[in-house]
Amino acid sequence: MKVAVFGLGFVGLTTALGFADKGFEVRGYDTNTQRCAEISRGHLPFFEPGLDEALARHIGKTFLVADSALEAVEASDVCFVCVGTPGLPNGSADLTSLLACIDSVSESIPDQCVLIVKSTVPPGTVTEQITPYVRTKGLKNPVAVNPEFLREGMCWEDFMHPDRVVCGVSDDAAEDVLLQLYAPFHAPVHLVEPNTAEFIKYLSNSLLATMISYSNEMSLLADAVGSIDTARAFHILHEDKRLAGAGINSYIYPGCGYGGYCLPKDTAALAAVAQNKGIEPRILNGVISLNEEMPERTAEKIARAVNSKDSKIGILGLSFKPGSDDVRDSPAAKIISALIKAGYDDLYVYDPIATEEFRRMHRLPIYYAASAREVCEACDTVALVTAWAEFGSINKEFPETRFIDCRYFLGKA
Ligand SMILES: NC(=O)C1=CN([C@@H]2O[C@H](COP(=O)(O)OP(=O)(O)OC[C@H]3O[C@@H](n4cnc5c(N)ncnc54)[C@H](O)[C@@H]3O)[C@@H](O)[C@H]2O)C=CC1
Ligand SMILES: O=C(O)[C@H]1O[C@H](OP(=O)(O)OP(=O)(O)OC[C@H]2O[C@@H](n3ccc(=O)[nH]c3=O)[C@H](O)[C@@H]2O)[C@H](O)[C@@H](O)[C@@H]1O
Repeated sequence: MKVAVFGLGFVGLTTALGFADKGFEVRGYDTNTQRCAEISRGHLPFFEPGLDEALARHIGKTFLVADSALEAVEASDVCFVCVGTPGLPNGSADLTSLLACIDSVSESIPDQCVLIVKSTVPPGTVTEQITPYVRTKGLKNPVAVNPEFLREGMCWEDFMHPDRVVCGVSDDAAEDVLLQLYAPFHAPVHLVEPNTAEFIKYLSNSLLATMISYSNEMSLLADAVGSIDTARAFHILHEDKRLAGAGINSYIYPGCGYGGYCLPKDTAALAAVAQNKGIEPRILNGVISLNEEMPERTAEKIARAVNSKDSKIGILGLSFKPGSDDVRDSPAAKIISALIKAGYDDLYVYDPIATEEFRRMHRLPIYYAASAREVCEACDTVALVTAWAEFGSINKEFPETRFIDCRYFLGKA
């Protein structure tokens, strides 16, 4: 089976290499020509463990980067669309890239090729918008939706070992193709209506966001009461036998707000769907507004701990989470901006891998240190904003430094 993949970001490149690894012939295409050139040279455009080796194994063999949409899709049996679906100002998902992608294949897609939306799209999108759009182009191709559940930093591992595969299908052709594609992964494949598939994706991300906001609200409450060891309280909560050992526990834990490319935009998009359907999304609205407040609250907590506005403040961690160099919607950027706005502008920052990406995306007047040690040597107060394991015992190395543990993860000094 010949597979075309449109959009070679975290999801698209992983999907392309994952199917190549299972022996399918894959062609990828991205409108970002620089990204295509980099990938063709065997260079991964972002940090993602395991994906670099997969690229080295398959590039120029079972995986080729096409020079055009036409070259990618011609002769393909299935075409995955993995382009971005960012949030619009009203929270709804922006489908511009997705529709542009369909435009780009409409002249050349083979009649039998199954078009599969892997981008995250709100419930109702494929049935009410994508399929009708495809039909207005005069195309009769089957359309399906196959949401992706991988996490950044774990893209390869999550894609190659899925705990479940969800396929929203409304015809036999799409069903057959998806079953063949996923057979080598030996995971449960759920064939459901497209709306259900889309809904499952949002159930997942909105639940993660809800657990994080719940935990953050509890941490604010604990701070207000005082004399509460918040980290210890949550760890003891996790010992409840209904939670003990569950991976999900790490989301039932406070920090400085969820970030990244997906949780913020997906919660907002789901709330927008509810609003459009006349359902007041009371819980989601609370989850979102608390999350929007967290960076400001965190900056206030840091500011309260320092002596004066002239103090040098250290910030450890810039990526939205450890194990990733993605800085999209990273709480660090918002915390730093809030500190600068409040007049605390002597900031030393460090991240193990995200510094260059952060510098490129956020033009902030801050000093980029070469190590966590340099930050701790220069600053009296250091805030831990991203829970990189290497920061876990830094307080023991610098007993004189005041650490603000915004992720509740430092070992006791
Ligand atoms: N990043 C993640 O961890 C996950 C993302 N998703 C969803 O997958 C989708 C993609 O996300 P990412 O891979 O993170 O985005 P990304 O921003 O890393 O990659 C998207 C790529 O699509 C390309 N593109 C845009 N328009 C195009 C077009 N017309 N034709 C071909 N390429 C085009 C862009 O140049 C970019 O390289 C989104 O809907 C996201 O919500 C789902 C699960 C996990
Ligand atoms: O749709 C998506 O894009 C993806 O969104 C998240 O994946 P990702 O954004 O890579 O990152 P997570 O590891 O879930 O982190 C999201 C936020 O939760 C926070 N988080 C993460 C993990 C954790 O244990 N605890 C925790 O608070 C992170 O700091 C971050 O702000 C979901 O976990 C994936 O299942 C989903 O496919």
